[in-house]
Order: sequence, then C-alpha cells, then structure tokens
Amino acid sequence: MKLGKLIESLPFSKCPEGSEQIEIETIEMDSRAARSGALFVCVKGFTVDGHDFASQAEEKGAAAIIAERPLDVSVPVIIVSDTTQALAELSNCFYGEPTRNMNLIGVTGTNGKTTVTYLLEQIFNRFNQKTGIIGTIQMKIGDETIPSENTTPDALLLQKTFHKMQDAHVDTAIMEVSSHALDLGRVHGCDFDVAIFTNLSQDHLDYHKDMDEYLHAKSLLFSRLGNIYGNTGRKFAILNADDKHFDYLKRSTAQHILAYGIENDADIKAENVELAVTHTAFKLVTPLGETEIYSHLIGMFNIYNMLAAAGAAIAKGVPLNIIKEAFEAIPGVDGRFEAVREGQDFAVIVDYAHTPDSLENVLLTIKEFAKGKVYVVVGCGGDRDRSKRPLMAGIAVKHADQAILTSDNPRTEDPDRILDDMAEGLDPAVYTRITDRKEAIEHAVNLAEPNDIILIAGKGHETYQIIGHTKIDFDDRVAAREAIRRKGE
Ligand SMILES: CC(=O)N[C@H]1[C@@H](OP(=O)(O)OP(=O)(O)OC[C@H]2O[C@@H](n3ccc(=O)[nH]c3=O)[C@H](O)[C@@H]2O)O[C@H](CO)[C@@H](O)[C@@H]1O[C@H](C)C(=O)N[C@@H](C)C(=O)N[C@H](CCC(=O)O)C(=O)O
Ligand SMILES: Nc1ncnc2c1ncn2[C@@H]1O[C@H](COP(=O)(O)OP(=O)(O)OP(=O)(O)O)[C@@H](O)[C@H]1O
Ligand SMILES: N[C@H](CCC[C@H](N)C(=O)O)C(=O)O
Ligand SMILES: [Mg+2]
Repeated sequence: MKLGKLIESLPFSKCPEGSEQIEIETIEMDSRAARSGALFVCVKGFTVDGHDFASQAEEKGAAAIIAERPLDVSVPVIIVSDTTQALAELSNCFYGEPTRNMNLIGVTGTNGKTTVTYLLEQIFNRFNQKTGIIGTIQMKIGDETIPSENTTPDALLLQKTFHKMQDAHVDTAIMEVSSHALDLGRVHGCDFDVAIFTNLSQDHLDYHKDMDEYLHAKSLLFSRLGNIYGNTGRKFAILNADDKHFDYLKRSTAQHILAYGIENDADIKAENVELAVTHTAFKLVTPLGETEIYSHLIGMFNIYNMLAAAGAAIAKGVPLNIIKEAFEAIPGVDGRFEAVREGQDFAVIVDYAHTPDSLENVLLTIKEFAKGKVYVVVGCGGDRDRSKRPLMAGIAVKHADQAILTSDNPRTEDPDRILDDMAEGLDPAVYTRITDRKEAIEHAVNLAEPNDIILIAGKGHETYQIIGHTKIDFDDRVAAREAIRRKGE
C-alpha cells in the first residue's frame, strides 16, 4: 500500500512532500522486526520508548517512521499526537478494515471471559460457522492455534490476526477484551457487533487507580459500541443484571441491551438451578422460549457464563436447540475447574482463579460438595495488584480447612515478599507457607485422605512459571500427577 493512502487514515496528518508514493509492505512497532518497506511506529511503552529505536529501524531498512516528535533520521517522519492511536488506525487501514464485515463478539469483565469465549465457539461451530478466538489461552483460527502473549494483543497484532481470520473465511470472531486493552486503545478500530459484560470485582489495581477507573475502562467497550462505521446493523450489549455495575453499564451504551441474570429481572434467565459435583442443571428462559440445560461445567458462576453466551448467541440469531446442544457438549475449559485423575481416592482440581472473587466462588463451590477436608494451594502473581494479595490469602484461610500459600508467577518480585504481603495480618497457625510451588502441591497431596479435595488455584492452563524475566516449564496438572504417583509408590 502506498504511504500516501495509508496516511489518509490519520486525520490531520500529512506525508512529507514527495513521500506519498513510497510502497509500504509491512507495519512494525518493534525495531528488531523492521525490514525494507516497513513503516515503523514509535510507541512509548511502560519499559522503553520506541522513539529511541527509530535509528535502528532505519538501519534495518524502514521506509518511513510515525513519531510524536521530529527525529534525527533520513527517512520520512510523519508526526502525530498519539502514536498508539495512530498504530491502531494505520493497522486497521493496512489490513483492510477486517472487522467491518466480520461478525465480532467482545467479552469483557473481571472473571469468566475465557470461559464465555469457548462456550461461544461451541455454539457458533454447531451453527455451522467457522470461528476465530483471541484470548488468554491462545489465539485460534478454526482449528489452527497460535500462542498468545496477552489476553488482548496490541492493535497491530490484533488487526493482522483479524486479517488472517478473514483470509481463512472465519464467520465469527470471539475475543476477550481486557481493561488494559480498552485503556491502551488496543481495540481501537474494532467494529464489535456484540459486547458482553461478565462481572466486575477487584483486580488490576496496580494498573487502574481505583475501581471506578477500572469500571470506566470496561465501560468503553459498551460506550463505543457501534461508533465506528455508523449504524451498520444492530449492535447488542449483553449485560449481567445481577452485577452491581449493571445500571452504570446500561447507561453507557446507546445500543440494544439483553440483560441476563438469576436474581434480578432479566431477558435471559436461569430457573430451577441444580448444582452438583458432577454437573449443573437449570432451565434456560429466553425471549425465544425455554429449554432444560444439563452441563458439565461446575458452579453457579458457570451458569452466569452460559447465560452471557446464550445472550450473545440469541442476539446473532442462533436457535435455542443449538445453544442447548453446545452447552451440553462442552466438557470444560482448559485449566478451569479441571480435575486431575490419577486413580487417587481424593480429588484434585486445577483452576485459574487468580482474583479474590473467583477464588471465593470456586472455594465455596468446592465446599458445598466436599465430603472430606478442603485444601487450597494458592499464590499471587508478581508485578501485579499488591492489594489483592491479603484478600486472596484471607479467603483461602477462611474457606479451606488448610491453606497452603505458595508462589504463582513471581516475575521480577522476590517470591517471599509476595508471600509476606499475602500473609499480612494472618495468624501463622492458620496457614502453611511453602515458597516452591511444586513442593506446595506435593505437601497438599501428601496430606490428603480419602474424599478430601485439593484446589490448586491461579495458574490453570499455564504451562510455565515466570521467575524474573524467564519462563520455566511448569504445569500444575503435571506437578499434581507426579506428586500423586510418588505418594502411591
Ligand atoms: C504493561 C503492558 O501492558 N505492557 C505491554 C506493552 O509492553 P511495554 O509497554 O513494556 O513495551 P516496551 O518494552 O516498553 O516497548 C515499547 C515499544 O518499543 C518497542 N521496542 C522495544 C525494544 C526494542 O529493542 N525495539 C523496539 O522497537 C516495542 O516493540 C514497543 O513498541 O506492550 C507489549 C507489546 O504489545 C505487551 O506484550 C505488554 O504486555 C505485557 C506482556 C503484560 O504483561 N501486559 C499485561 C499487564 C496485560 O496487558 N494484561 C492484559 C489483561 C490481563 C487479564 O485479562 O487479566 C492483557 O490483555 O493481556
Ligand atoms: N462468571 C464468573 N464469575 C466469577 N468467577 C468466575 C466466573 N467464571 C469463571 N470464574 C472463575 O475465574 C477463573 C478464570 O475464569 P476465566 O479464565 O474464564 O476468566 P477470565 O476473565 O478470562 O480471566 P483473565 O482475566 O485472566 O483472562 C475460573 O477458573 C473460575 O475460578
Ligand atoms: N491475565 C492475568 C493473569 C494472571 C494469572 C496469574 N497466574 C498471574 O500470573 O498473576 C494477569 O496478567 O493479571
Ligand atoms: Mg481470560
């Protein structure tokens, strides 16, 4: 694409005289990836400033540069007021506005996003549609999987991925939209057709100043719904009527709303709820009619996830029998309430609960069914919200018979300092502290007797542990399986 054409996507920006005809073959935001024909966009990050790498990009062959200030380089520089926003606009234009004609569903909220996206994948596949997924576990285009670094990638990778999805004839793209992504403009230019809100509780207060700012970031998905290409078809906001932020979110959008809930009045409801250790059953009540659901997903919170997914599917015209089939077929989601079965006479559940609310939900669910003692092995991530640490440890101690506090992903923090934060104010008699996660899991396994349940929380599907800047192989499921085998020897 010609530079002149590409720059038309940036209001009030102009190419330097004579540079309009430069052929742009790729957009890059990392100087190390720059090559001949690249348009390098200098982005100010949290660690370094991309402007400092402009010369390196030039050396690698970049044909032009987008920056917020003049640079000492010999290739054309286009000055904009905000390179992060420009990156989104340029990427969207370069990749042919891929979400304009694609059905795009965005899911936001503190907990349940990944689960809802996998429920929607099942539904739309059964509705004979090809799907794409962007989220925490991975990105997926049909059956092809691509590892993901972020839950919601930066605008460049995002638009590139949508473009690939378009080439692969994806009908419906389903993505998790994190509050970071909304705040940092990563989803700028995405034309969402349906936006789902799961719930809001404490997390990420390292990044957002307070809960109001966190809520505001989440609300951007709804306030911007339908604002991109004008009124191109119906847009729907699927909102949780039982969440205390419902009214705020309802007021934030001018689009159609489908509310779901169990306690409060809603368009999509669950009635006659039956929660069991093996399954969950309820009557799904919708504007299209009613149907009985029998699901393998455990816990009340998963009913909310199913109601949210049902809302989005109904908004897109999926019949109720398909929704029912999908909910009944899905065996579970990787690393979410996943049982480790190695022939042992106690239960081991690996779950991705890494917030106070999700930890409490999952522990209460387990307690409801436990015939023996409940053990929890839990840690908190480093370089993340410090204020959630004592809350999570308090919840672990309150609801489990024995809490074993350990490391999650310490990242660049001292693991013992994270554990100090968790244990603050707790009586040392009520918890065990084992810094090494493998040893902590082994300890719980060795304590367990018949009918006891061990919850290993926080890392779910993750197959690594981040220590410093290094990712080492680590998988809670593998660690548990090995410990169970050793116990049996
Ligand atoms: C805090 C944060 O969001 N950081 C993201 C950010 O990294 P950063 O700001 O540190 O980037 P940087 O290293 O300063 O680099 C700035 C610029 O210089 C460029 N650069 C850098 C070095 C070089 O040699 N040459 C060069 O050009 C970089 O390519 C970049 O364009 O930009 C990176 C590339 O897009 C992201 O991968 C990275 O996410 C990190 C991994 C992260 O942990 N983010 C978390 C906080 C996050 O975003 N989480 C949310 C939600 C989680 C949830 O659902 O609970 C998510 O969506 O993942
Ligand atoms: N609707 C829900 N409400 C509260 N807790 C939930 C809900 N759904 C799932 N959980 C809990 O939260 C954990 C994470 O679920 P999931 O991965 O679906 O959420 P997420 O929003 O994608 O998380 P992340 O922000 O890390 O991407 C689950 O393992 C479970 O313990
Ligand atoms: N997307 C979440 C994942 C947290 C997972 C947990 N294992 C941790 O590392 O804190 C985050 O970046 O806050
Ligand atoms: Mg997720």
